[in-house]
Amino acid sequence: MAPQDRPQSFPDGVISRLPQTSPNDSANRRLVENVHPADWKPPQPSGRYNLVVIGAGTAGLVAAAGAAGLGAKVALIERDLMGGDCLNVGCVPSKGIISAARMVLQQRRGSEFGINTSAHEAIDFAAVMQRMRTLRAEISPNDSAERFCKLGVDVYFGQAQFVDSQTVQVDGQRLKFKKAVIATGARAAIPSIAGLDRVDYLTNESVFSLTKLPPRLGVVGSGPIGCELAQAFSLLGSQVTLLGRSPHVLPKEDADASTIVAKAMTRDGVRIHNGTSNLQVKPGEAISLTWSENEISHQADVDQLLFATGRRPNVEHLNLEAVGVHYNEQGVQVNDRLQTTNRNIFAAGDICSPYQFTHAADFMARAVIQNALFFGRKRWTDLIIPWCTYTSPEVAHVGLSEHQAKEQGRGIDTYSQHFTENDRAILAGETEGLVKVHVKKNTDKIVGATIVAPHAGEMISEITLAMTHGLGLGKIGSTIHPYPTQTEAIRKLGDQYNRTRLTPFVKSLFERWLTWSR
Ligand SMILES: Cc1cc2nc3c(=O)[nH]c(=O)nc-3n(C[C@H](O)[C@H](O)[C@H](O)COP(=O)(O)OP(=O)(O)OC[C@H]3O[C@@H](n4cnc5c(N)ncnc54)[C@H](O)[C@@H]3O)c2cc1C
Ligand SMILES: NC(=O)c1ccc[n+]([C@@H]2O[C@H](COP(=O)([O-])OP(=O)(O)OC[C@H]3O[C@@H](n4cnc5c(N)ncnc54)[C@H](O)[C@@H]3O)[C@@H](O)[C@H]2O)c1
Repeated sequence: MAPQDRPQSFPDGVISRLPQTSPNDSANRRLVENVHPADWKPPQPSGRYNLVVIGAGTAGLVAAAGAAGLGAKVALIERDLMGGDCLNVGCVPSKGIISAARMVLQQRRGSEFGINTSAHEAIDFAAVMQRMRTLRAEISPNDSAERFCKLGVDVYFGQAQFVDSQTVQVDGQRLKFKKAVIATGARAAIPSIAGLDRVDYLTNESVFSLTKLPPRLGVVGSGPIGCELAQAFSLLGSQVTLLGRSPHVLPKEDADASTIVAKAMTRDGVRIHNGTSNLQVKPGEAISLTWSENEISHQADVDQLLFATGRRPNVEHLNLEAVGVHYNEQGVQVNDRLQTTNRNIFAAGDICSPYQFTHAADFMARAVIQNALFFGRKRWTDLIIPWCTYTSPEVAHVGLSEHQAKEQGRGIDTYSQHFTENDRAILAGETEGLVKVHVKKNTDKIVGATIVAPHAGEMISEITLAMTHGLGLGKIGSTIHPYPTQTEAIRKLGDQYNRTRLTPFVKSLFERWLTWSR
């Protein structure tokens, strides 16, 4: 059921119609009590709000909490579950499952370290999912209606719709606003595929409700969702077939980085097919997939099929036409200050961003608070936004990639090191991976970096900090890092840069000085 078609209230005994709240266990009931309490009494709107926020995912929550904290009168409207994709059907449940999958990986490699364990037989998929649901419920008070109420935010549940440029309607109530924020996020985009209307398939909204491991899982799409979940399910025991359209997995990353990840995924059992086209599905006892690859026809039977083929913005039923807010397939159009084509209405997060990440939604929302309420001039395009895909190894990136630099004709010097040269990585058996940093040609100004490593997501922040605050690679080289750590690899790139400054002329000066002072 498309989100906009879902019922807004639930009959007795049903905690929610949302697929992500199945199964009806104590963890999911706790989650729903926090993020969509059945007995919620909405406030009676009185007077005009400084800010009405539509959508209580990361962008909406940050905008509402931040504005209320600064003294604004704020309303927050959510039609499904507060916390949005990240808490309910995105980052949180996926990383919960990935953590379990990494345990399997560690156990499988035990004998390399002289520790013999058996991995496969011991996997209890139902328990893995229950752990994830319990942890998700544990995290959910942060995003709860009660917490936001305590922060001074008026929380409403229901489908929000603009009436005019000063009014939003929700569940029969009309809220007046000075400024509004559209933070309605995105949902899974499903390509049109022959036979799909006759097959039950999974998306990120339903996959985290599984309680039984699909023996054979087909995953369509080899972006971050496809790769993270394909590898995790494979490690948990599914036979996974991954069908990607691009020539390599994680097409937004440089080919050398994604090649390392593809090799690890293959090692972990994922059958990767790149450059696929003409996918067709046929229902039956199993779901039959056929596709073309290098002009050859292929076939595989799977028990469940997961679509991870990108996102579609939630622009429907908001009545955006009535308020002159322009949108297209990519979402709501905004200027550099996150203002839509209606000057009183702003947008933040996945609904308007090419960077669909929780931390990007967070920082866009912070910019909106300044720009909408305090005449701020914060440009969201100035944000330096890193990201990390949580495969094993992880791939983290910030700024320009090599192929972007080439496309944009920007001269760069690249410094790189493989983890085969890093003592800590060697000792931990984690040598698959690399770190590369790009600097503006003939300078140490960092313009981008990619790290492939088990904890690349933790490591990239050193580079993001340097880029955000204008610290050059030379400065990283002169910063003491503890030995042995994997971040030392970044420091060594600083050394590499500093050595380039030792030109033959400078070296000859040093030699003359040393000879003279002997
Ligand atoms: C499987 C998966 C894994 C991910 N993993 C990561 C990760 O590890 N790290 C990371 O940074 N990002 C990750 N992401 C991306 C991240 O979840 C999103 O970028 C983030 O949730 C965007 O936040 P948002 O507030 O813009 O939108 P959302 O979280 O989508 O929130 C929008 C909210 O608006 C509500 N809404 C929509 N229309 C209306 C309406 N008309 N009225 C009222 N309410 C409405 C929706 O119900 C929803 O709750 C992942 C995404 C997925 C799907
Ligand atoms: N770790 C993270 O930060 C993280 C994790 C998961 C998701 N996300 C966010 O969620 C967004 C959505 O993730 P995603 O992986 O769905 O999107 P994506 O757009 O990054 O990747 C989708 C992939 O599916 C492919 N595809 C589309 N139609 C296809 C078809 N018919 N057959 C085969 N392949 C097809 C596309 O070519 C593309 O490579 C990401 O852009 C990312 O911003 C982030």
